Amino acid sequence: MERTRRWKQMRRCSHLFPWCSGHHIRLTRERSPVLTGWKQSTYYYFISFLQALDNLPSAQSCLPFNRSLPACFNGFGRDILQAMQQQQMNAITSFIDGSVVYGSGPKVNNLLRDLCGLNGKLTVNEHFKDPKGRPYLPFEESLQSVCLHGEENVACFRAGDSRVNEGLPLTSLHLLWLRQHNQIAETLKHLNGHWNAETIYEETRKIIGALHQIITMRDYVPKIIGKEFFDNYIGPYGGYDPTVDPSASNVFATAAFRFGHATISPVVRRLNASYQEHESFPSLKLHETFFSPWRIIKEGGIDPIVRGALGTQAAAPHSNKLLTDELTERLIVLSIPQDMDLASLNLQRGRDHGLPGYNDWRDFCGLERIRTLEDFKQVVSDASVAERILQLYKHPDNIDIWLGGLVETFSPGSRTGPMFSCLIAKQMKALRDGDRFWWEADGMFSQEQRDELLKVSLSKIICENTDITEVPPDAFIFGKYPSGYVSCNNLPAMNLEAWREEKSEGTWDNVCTIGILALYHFQ
Ligand code: HEM
Repeated sequence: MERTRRWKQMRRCSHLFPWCSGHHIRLTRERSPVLTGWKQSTYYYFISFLQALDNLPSAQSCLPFNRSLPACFNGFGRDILQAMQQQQMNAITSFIDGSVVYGSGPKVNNLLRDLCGLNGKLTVNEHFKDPKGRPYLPFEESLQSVCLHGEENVACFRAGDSRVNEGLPLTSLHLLWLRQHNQIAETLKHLNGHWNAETIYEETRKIIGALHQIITMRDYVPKIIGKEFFDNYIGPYGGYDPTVDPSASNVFATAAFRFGHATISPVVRRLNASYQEHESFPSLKLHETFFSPWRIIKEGGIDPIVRGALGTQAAAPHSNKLLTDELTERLIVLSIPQDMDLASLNLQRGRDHGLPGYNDWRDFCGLERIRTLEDFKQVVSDASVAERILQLYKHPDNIDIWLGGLVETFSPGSRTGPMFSCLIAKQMKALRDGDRFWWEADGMFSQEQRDELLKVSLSKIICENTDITEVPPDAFIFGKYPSGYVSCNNLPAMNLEAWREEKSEGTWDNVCTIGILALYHFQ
């Protein structure tokens, strides 16, 4: 296996990183997943640093690997064992709150907002618009852009998440949400002429956050983990629970949610209005879409890409090829000047973070440990894959969690095996129940507003922000055009009248005047 060869090379290279000894990984592996896998605080600062191996003689035989920056050692004197453990940090919030649109902190947020327009909108691209005059994402103002057009560096798009330029479908989703924000902000301004820019922005952001939560939890997660797991592990909403830790668990980010890498197709299809291969902009190999935002501007906007995403089935992992070669042979990662291998990165990231092995996580989820090849064959759909993995790892306890989870047979009606379903479900429940701004939490929205929010679907958002006129009613269910496709006009839309607010005494203007009078009074 190419992947295994690569991974072994990574290990051989590890003497180049004095802080990356196998010792640390062995130490943490002996600990319980409960202690090492689930983190304590809400925000971590995850920064990776570049290990440029290119200038070393052995560069050709190595894949560069940026270790996740360890958190500072600050627990000395309290819990020495905890403090001795290397932990990683995140750069972004774990909450499902639309931060991909707005950023996870004030610095990015201020860059994204249109603060001059006084209209509560997000800033848009000043140089280009799509063929129908719809806006594009603004450009990053960086002198050293990582986006390429041939050999030439070109501008990258800016959004709330720095990965926005990784691939064209991802960039298109970012753009859909930007347009949706600006559209809602415009309607709210019209409905509530007395609202100032800040109120319009915050109310719009609150709506966009709620829509992210609804689409993720109602439309997406049940299809990934299956209805049974959803009902058993997540269940109906029971209100905000302040005892729940909503931070992203290490195992979720480093392994379980990376199940998605096996759903990526080697081709990004671009389709015309009849959902056929686009005459002018043919489909692209996946690697041709990495960090290539110029293709959106120069090659027909996002509509062909969005149609391609709707009209193409997600890849299903094949036992002999879990990930497409486009990801294992042609991956581009920020600032690394060579083709990368996502499978190797995932395996090595799990070790970098000291994740316990596959069997420990099965234990954690209440699933039987794998003790023999026969046990393993029971949970893996292809017996020969089970054999090859055990030959390679020698003992079931050694199997890396990402690989073990990926080869498990899917649970009924799901896209993941039982262990990944369990880990994803636990994380999603924590993100919902531990979020005091969850859209269904007390005081967040009126009943009338909730009813309107529930009408929205990803398909409708696509309809409202592109020139696409026919869509599958549920964007997460594949349908071969025209079977099952509906006209955009037939999909329900949110009516923002529910946000109309009568101007009353004590509105912003009055409060301002009162504040100024009070200041005079006390001088
Ligand atoms: C073309 C599509 C994709 C590409 C090129 C891609 C690429 C990457 C890369 C390069 C990393 C960092 C690897 C490392 O150094 O550890 C990563 C991380 C990750 N990916 Fe993907 N990915 C794609 C799609 C997906 C999908 C569809 C999902 C889930 C549904 C997903 C989930 C994740 C997660 C959870 C992480 C870890 C993020 C973190 O810890 O902050 N990815 N991906």
